[in-house]
Amino acid sequence: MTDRNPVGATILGYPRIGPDRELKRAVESYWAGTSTAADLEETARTLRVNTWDELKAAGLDSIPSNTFSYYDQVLDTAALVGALPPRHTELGLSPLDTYFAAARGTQQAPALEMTKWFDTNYHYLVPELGPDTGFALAGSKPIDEYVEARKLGLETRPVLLGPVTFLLLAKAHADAPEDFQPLSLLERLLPVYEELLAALHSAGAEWVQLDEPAFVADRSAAELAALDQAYTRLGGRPDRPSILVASYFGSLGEALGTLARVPVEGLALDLVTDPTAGDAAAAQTALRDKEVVAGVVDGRNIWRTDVDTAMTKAATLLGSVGRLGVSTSCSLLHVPYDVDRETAMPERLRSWLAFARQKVAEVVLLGRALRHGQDAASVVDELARARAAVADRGSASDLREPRVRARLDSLRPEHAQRGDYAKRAGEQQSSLGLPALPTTTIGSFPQTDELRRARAQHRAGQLDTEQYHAAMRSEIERVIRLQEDIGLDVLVHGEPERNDMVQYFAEQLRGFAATEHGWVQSYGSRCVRPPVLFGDVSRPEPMTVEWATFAQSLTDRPVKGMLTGPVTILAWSFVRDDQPLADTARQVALAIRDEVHDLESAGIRAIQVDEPALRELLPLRQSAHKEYLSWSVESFRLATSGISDSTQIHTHLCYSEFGEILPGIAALDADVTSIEAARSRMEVLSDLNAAGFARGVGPGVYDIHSPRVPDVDEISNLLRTAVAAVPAERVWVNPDCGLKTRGYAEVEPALRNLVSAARQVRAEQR
Ligand SMILES: CN1c2c(nc(N)[nH]c2=O)NC[C@@H]1CNc1ccc(C(=O)N[C@@H](CCC(=O)N[C@@H](CCC(=O)N[C@@H](CCC(=O)O)C(=O)O)C(=O)O)C(=O)O)cc1
Ligand SMILES: N[C@@H](CCS)C(=O)O
Ligand SMILES: [Zn+2]
Repeated sequence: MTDRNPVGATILGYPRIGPDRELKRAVESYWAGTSTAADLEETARTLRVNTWDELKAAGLDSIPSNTFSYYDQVLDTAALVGALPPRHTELGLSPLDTYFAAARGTQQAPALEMTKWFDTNYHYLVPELGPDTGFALAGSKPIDEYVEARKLGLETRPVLLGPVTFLLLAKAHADAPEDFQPLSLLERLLPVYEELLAALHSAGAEWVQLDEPAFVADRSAAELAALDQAYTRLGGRPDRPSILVASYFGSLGEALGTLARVPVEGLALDLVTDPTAGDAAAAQTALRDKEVVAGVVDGRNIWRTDVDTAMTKAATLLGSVGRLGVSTSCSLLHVPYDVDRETAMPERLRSWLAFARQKVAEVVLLGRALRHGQDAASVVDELARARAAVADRGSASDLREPRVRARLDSLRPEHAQRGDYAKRAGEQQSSLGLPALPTTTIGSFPQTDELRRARAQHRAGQLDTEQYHAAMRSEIERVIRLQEDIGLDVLVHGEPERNDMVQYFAEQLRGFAATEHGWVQSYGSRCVRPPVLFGDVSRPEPMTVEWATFAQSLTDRPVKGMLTGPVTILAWSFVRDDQPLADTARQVALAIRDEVHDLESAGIRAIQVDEPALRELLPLRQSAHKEYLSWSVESFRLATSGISDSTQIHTHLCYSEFGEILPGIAALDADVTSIEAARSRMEVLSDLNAAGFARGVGPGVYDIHSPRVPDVDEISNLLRTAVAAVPAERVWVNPDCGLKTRGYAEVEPALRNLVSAARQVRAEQR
């Protein structure tokens, strides 16, 4: 196996949703039946071609392909290796519709489970495998996209999810024996990868990138042996492209030795997340005849790269590895397209930032500087500009607010503690007077086109603030009346005024800046615009009190105040990197604490502080868990303490496997925790019990990611499972998550069924 060109300056992946979310619009229009598959394919093709053109013009040495996806790259892989569940493949649909059925579910066939992609805010679909799963090459997407680019005169490097990470991300399907491990299918899967590599080779591909990010987390000896086995076998084939194994989101630890030894030609390392990763690689003698691609430009944050630090990190590998390439630390999927479009942002702040397009330019610059020297005419001016921007940010004095700092310094442990739970529970029951198995929702009701349009018109000045507020009040009233009619016990105002549960708060907090075009894919066609947390955080004035008190004024039933917690605000923002995350978390916590206090003073008796990202920020390595859980739990408690025992604090968690943070969830000390559970069949309840959790819990009884309406029996059966695991007086009844992505046609019957099921099971408890 000989490789023809070095990888050189490259990136591990690029955004695919389109600079103006063209893919989102095309996919949603196809789903709605207002455009054809051919229209969708044409939009997709244009997006791919535009991306390749841009990357070529930027001067990368190696351009990735197969980074496009209609929905998700893990789902693409499951489809490619013929591993979609029979419940989707047997629907008799076209390949594209079968793919979307697995992603979104149908009334007959629930979707695949969706969960967090490592510690990011991207979500992938979890393949379901069992001992009966057979693999076969069932498509040609990577080959087609490689050929598509080649016809345009571009040699690209197809990117594939590696076979071992694919299996490690999969779960056992419902009928698999309890001890079934998807990794046991490796021998069956490898021939499909061999066939794929051979097909790419005969299509002309020189390099292929196989992503194995699962190995930046702690892995067992058996898993490391599987990695060895996979790449010894794939690397041993003569009819294949050169293989670049890519790792990202951390350092490889023990897997580094394995990947250095196996017969592949290149290894991509993240030198941003763990700055010592370069030294570890330099010590591997087996890397002396491989290309190491140094990920020195942060692929997940938006600050301009410190070029001197980046060059120093890359230089640690010079002389120790066969050839040196330079890259982003991970795919640029996690950052927006282009900071130059952010013309409404203060110019000085903008000059400190780099989005995907600017990061590609940084990689090209660093590649040239490493190749030709820092004084070369082709780089000297650009390096100077990069250094000046980083120095300017470092010297900006207005990022620190003395009042915020003084308040943090005055904090004592008692500021993060509430009274005894039994006393709190008694006072809350007197205040709220709820039945057993109380019903509630997670906060948002459908964000209709009308609401979004009203917000867009308000932004554009076509609707003044009073008119916009009147529209929101009328929506709140409608949602309150609907909930009363359905018979829910604890109501919500429905969050119509929120563009997003983080951005909405960031727009009102000091220390944050919003973007206009900074969309990042969160899952499928759904996107978010993470705000930029650049300076000390404080809350100039109440953010939600007006809406919550208006909603409460309409009804005698309790209305929950609805806030986003400090950890989630951090997780879903681009956060300053000039101080420890724990310090930033405390600042955000104090701002939320002020809001909790104001909601309570305004007569709101239950306040939910959502922390869906608590699991997301958990470090991938166990050794860092304790410290993370300590500051994250403390920041939640800081935000939710200092209030009366009779005020009921709720929290909400979703999108995750909670196993490793169960003790942390118990330590939050929330009175009620609503938690995603429908797709994983309530298993979380026994896990919570085992972790010593003994507070109110609302295991989600239906999956809101699917348009499917659950029937009463389905929900009541889940509730029976719940009350078997947890005393009925602690069980709450709610969906898995907020309803903002759904339509009323599904939400209303689903909630009516939820209330009927709760009443049924409530009656059985007497
Ligand atoms: C709970 N989740 C969230 C995560 N991260 C967040 N930051 N926020 C979350 O809620 N991570 C985990 C999960 C992921 N889930 C979701 C669920 C839903 C969405 C979603 O629906 N996103 C919307 C965009 C939301 C938004 O910002 N809306 C704005 C702007 C709306 C808009 O596009 N306006 C149009 C004009 C409209 C018109 O003229 O009619 C425009 O600007 O062009 C708003 O409501 O004002 C999405 O559409 O993808 C994301 C993550
Ligand atoms: N309160 C939010 C939580 C989503 S995780 C909502 O209901 O959309
Ligand atoms: Zn949620």
